[in-house]
Amino acid sequence: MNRAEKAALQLRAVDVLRMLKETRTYDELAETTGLPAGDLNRYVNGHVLPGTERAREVVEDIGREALAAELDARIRVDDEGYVDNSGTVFDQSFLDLVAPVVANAFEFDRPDVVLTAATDGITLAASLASYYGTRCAYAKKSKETAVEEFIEARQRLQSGIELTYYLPAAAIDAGESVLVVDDLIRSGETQELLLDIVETSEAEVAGVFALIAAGEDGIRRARSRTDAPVGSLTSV
Ligand SMILES: O=P(O)(O)OC[C@H]1O[C@H](OP(=O)(O)OP(=O)(O)O)[C@H](O)[C@@H]1O
Ligand SMILES: Nc1ncnc2[nH]cnc12
Repeated sequence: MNRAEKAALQLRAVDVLRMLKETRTYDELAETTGLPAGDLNRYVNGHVLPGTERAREVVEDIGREALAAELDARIRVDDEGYVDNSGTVFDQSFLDLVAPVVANAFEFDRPDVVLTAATDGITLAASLASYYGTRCAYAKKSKETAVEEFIEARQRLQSGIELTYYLPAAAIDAGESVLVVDDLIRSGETQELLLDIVETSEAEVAGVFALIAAGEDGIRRARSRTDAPVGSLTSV
């Protein structure tokens, strides 16, 4: 890790601690993190930065657990098992905190492009692309005007309806590494279409990530398509 990466990790750890501190006293934060309350006070107030190892622990372990709990608190599941995740996907600041935690916890190779499906995956993809300093691309259910060439992925869904996603062909180059993300994965059909797009582009899959897995089917399906890491922050 070079000096800039070390500093970035330390600052990310402070962001996570500040988020946790919003709803906790220092004693409670000490209990959540296992770190001394006096140290936490100095980190949160910006007087001292946590050391690299401590920062890593905060971001990868404590951060992942805390953000998963925060995500659970923000989603609502209706009587039929459908998820209302607008409390999450409309909150770019929350997603900006999620991105580094996810990137560090899941060990994805650093992608060239973060790819999602319009609409609800876009804000998460934007946060992850911003974290990695890479491009963000989203496939849409309709063709964007004035674009000449598209990559198309079509599938007949379990419901019998045919679904087609279109991505401007220039969005991904052959040989690039693509992280496929979405807010939610249930059947895995949407992720599969995105993986088809990556394949058609002759690009590589860096990983598959969803904030929420509704059941196991989608994650299993994505795993059957790639050896890259596949995961979600929480499941319902
Ligand atoms: O794993 P699956 O069964 O494919 O379901 C997951 C997909 O469903 C939702 O999108 P939706 O099609 O509702 O479009 P939206 O993002 O525009 O709401 C969600 O944002 C995922 O993209
Ligand atoms: N909001 C949602 N909850 C559960 N499954 C879904 N499949 C597509 N959208 C969904």
